[in-house]
Amino acid sequence: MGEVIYGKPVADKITETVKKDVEELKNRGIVPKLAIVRVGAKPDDLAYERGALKRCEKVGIEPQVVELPEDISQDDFIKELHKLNDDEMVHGILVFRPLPKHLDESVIKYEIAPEKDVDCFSPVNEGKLYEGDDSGFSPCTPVAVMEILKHYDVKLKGADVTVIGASNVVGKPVALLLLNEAATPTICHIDTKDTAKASRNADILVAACGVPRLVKENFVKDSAVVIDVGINLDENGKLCGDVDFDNVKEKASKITPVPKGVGSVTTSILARHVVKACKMQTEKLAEALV
Ligand SMILES: Nc1nc(=O)c2c([nH]1)NC[C@@H]1CN(c3ccc(C(=O)N[C@@H](CCC(=O)O)C(=O)O)cc3)C=[N+]21
Repeated sequence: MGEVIYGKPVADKITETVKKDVEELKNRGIVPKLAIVRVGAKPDDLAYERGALKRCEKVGIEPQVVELPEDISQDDFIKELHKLNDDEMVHGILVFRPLPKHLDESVIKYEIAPEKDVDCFSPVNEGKLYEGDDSGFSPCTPVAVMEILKHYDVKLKGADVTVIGASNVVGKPVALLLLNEAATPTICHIDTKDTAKASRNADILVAACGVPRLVKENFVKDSAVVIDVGINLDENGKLCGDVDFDNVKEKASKITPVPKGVGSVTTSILARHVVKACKMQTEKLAEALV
């Protein structure tokens, strides 16, 4: 049986550092604040929100949930975003994605202030990620995957990594981050001819496709490391991943569970990004006053 690798020790370590940073900011009279923008009430958004609110409380970040109606118009959505951009008390903005179909992400993403964009929605931050420029914000979930691999000493240099899923929030950015660490990523998506075959080649398998328990034992090479990014509800309304955990756990050398895996680390990265945004904005303000 493979080792179950939990997110908690990784999240705890990051949380500790972030908490100290928040205390320092508060000593200077600055309270870091995160605005969470949710349209409707999708279960995976709500799971993230619950986790994020708990994490904010642990580290001392002030959260503000902006809940918008499912049928909000694009213009009104953009107005809400601009309000948060202009609010000096707000340092970080997280917009849950994907947005409902009638809201055009390819237009809206230009409207978030890049310096508050803690989850890499803005093309400015996408570009910085592409270039490996760490002055921006990479998306929290892919960074969480990297932190888990680092914490559990998984060798990345030269490793064959298969990523199942090509979304802008997870699949594509995690492949870029892996490439920056000299791994050899392969990205599978809906039109990939044989995802099981590509997956069987992988030393590290990252599942981020949003299909409950898609990854079975025949997707996994002996002793591979399996990272499950999926957050789905199964037919019984229970939280489950993209990996069929019970089916795969014997074959993998290391495997993350859902819940208690990647998700818990994601929220700690989010908190770290809010502090980074807060520091950048307050330093900029201080410079302007000199
Ligand atoms: N722009 C954007 N970026 C995302 O990264 C993103 C998103 N939108 N939309 C929703 C999905 C879902 N997601 C989760 C992250 C953490 C937990 C999390 O903290 N999970 C806890 C359990 C939380 C609970 O159920 O109470 C755990 O796995 O242990 C869950 C879900 C990020 N997503």
